[in-house]
Amino acid sequence: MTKINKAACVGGGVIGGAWAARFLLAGIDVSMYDPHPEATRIVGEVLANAERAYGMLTMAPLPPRGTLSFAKSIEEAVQDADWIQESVPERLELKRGVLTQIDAAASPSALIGSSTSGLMPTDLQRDMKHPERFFVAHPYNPVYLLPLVELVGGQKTSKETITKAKELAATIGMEGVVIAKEIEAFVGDRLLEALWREALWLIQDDICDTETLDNVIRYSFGMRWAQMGLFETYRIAGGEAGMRHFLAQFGPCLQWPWTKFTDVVDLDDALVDKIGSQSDAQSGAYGIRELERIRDENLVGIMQALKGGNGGKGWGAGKLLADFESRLWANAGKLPVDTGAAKPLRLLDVKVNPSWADYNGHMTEFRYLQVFGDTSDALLRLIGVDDAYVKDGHSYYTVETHIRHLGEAKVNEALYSTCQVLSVDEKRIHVFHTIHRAADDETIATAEQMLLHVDAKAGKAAPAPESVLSKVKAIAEAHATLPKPEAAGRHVGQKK
Ligand SMILES: NC(=O)C1=CN([C@@H]2O[C@H](COP(=O)(O)OP(=O)(O)OC[C@H]3O[C@@H](n4cnc5c(N)ncnc54)[C@H](O)[C@@H]3O)[C@@H](O)[C@H]2O)C=CC1
Ligand SMILES: C[N+](C)(C)CC(=O)CC(=O)[O-]
Repeated sequence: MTKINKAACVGGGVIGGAWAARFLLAGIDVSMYDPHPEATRIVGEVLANAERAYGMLTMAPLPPRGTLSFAKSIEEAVQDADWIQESVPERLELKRGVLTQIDAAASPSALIGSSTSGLMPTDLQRDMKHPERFFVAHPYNPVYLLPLVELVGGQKTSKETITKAKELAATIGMEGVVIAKEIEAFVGDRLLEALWREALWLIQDDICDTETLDNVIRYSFGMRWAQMGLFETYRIAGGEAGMRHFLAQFGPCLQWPWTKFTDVVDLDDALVDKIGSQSDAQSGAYGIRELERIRDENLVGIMQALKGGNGGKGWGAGKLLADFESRLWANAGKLPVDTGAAKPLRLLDVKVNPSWADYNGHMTEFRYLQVFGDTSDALLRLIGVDDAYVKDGHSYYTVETHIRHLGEAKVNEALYSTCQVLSVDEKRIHVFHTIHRAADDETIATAEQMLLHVDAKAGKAAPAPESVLSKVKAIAEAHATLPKPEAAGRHVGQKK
């Protein structure tokens, strides 16, 4: 099994719903079982937010969305599933019961993961007949965006199961980090628990309120952690002498009373009320789904920024995003466009990402060029200039662009772009692109571009091979019957 063909989600709350969204958006059919009377609505809302987030996250071609079905029982849900993800409430006896049912009904080759945040896999797999295929697959909220899944085997888990889980996680854009030994709460929640305990004390002792505490995190080390974690960050904090100096300088502080987290705060009614009220004052103006959307926009922005990190090679979660996109491009089927039709080719569908807006509140100008550039890339892939072609040392470079801005593109608006091939010769392709607003087909912008075929190694123009030329010439011939766009050949300042 090199990919997941069908997934089953048992439990469809915050985590199960978001697992389902990740599978579905990776093109995998999902069968869901959750006895909650409103499971369909809840999962539907999570999926809607996930689709919105993916619309902003990537322009790589996502596969057609998988089909979501709701089963009437665990047995029905897990039929034929090759990855089954349990995400029921965090209670050992409940999870054991559910896992026993899954175990009895699942296909022998299915992998069975649990989303547990802290229960030991050995305890969870105790009553299973085939415990070797069971493991903890601990994700982070929102599962559809955050790419980490901690993979933890119990005493009876086979090595092959963990290896397979890691391989399959990569196919849905996740990094499966294998935890060497099982402990309660694994690695991530150990760290979060320490911070959480300390935070509760700081509120209990009136050192700060919830908003101040969150500001301390998000304006400082939260941003550092998102891109370098703890050790790499502290290595830099040690100056030129690095980690050893950092340890020498700040090691002694560990003996000072800088922490209270070994004591457990008493979450009595007064403290719950205090935290609840402060949290309402801080965030109560937003609904949960609204907060989710804000969180998702921010995460998407961070991941996209990290994709450009390390001189464009990608860094951390941004590198994973770049790898995931490479897979999507590699697996992309041919665009469903009729290249022989006498009409401009519809090559790209996008949504205006909130981070694309300028101070006027609409899509900023360089994003138009990005959309036009991506439209040209889509044309190139259509004629065989794909990843392999470029790696082989040849490509088309854009040598001239003229953009006209004719309408506003507002945040979250759906757009699509079309391409009319004006002319072709052995080295050049002359194109006329148009961005339309999807809601009413209104023209938002046009771009005329000249693309030049190059021998990238030699660094100079070179004739394209017949395999490419024949395809683009066929498009150009079909487009020759179209009227030449009125704006083709215009220059800046020219009267209409
Ligand atoms: N919420 C979070 O931030 C995270 C939670 N987790 C873990 O994910 C698991 C689920 O947590 P949440 O989604 O937050 O809880 P939740 O309460 O949002 O969802 C649990 C769902 O399980 C359903 N359920 C209850 N009994 C069931 C049964 N017998 N069969 C099928 N479904 C059943 C409920 O109706 C509910 O929809 C827990 O193990 C939790 O520790 C993991 C990472 C993060
Ligand atoms: C609060 N929590 C322990 C359920 C959190 C997690 O398990 C991971 C996360 O998303 O923070």
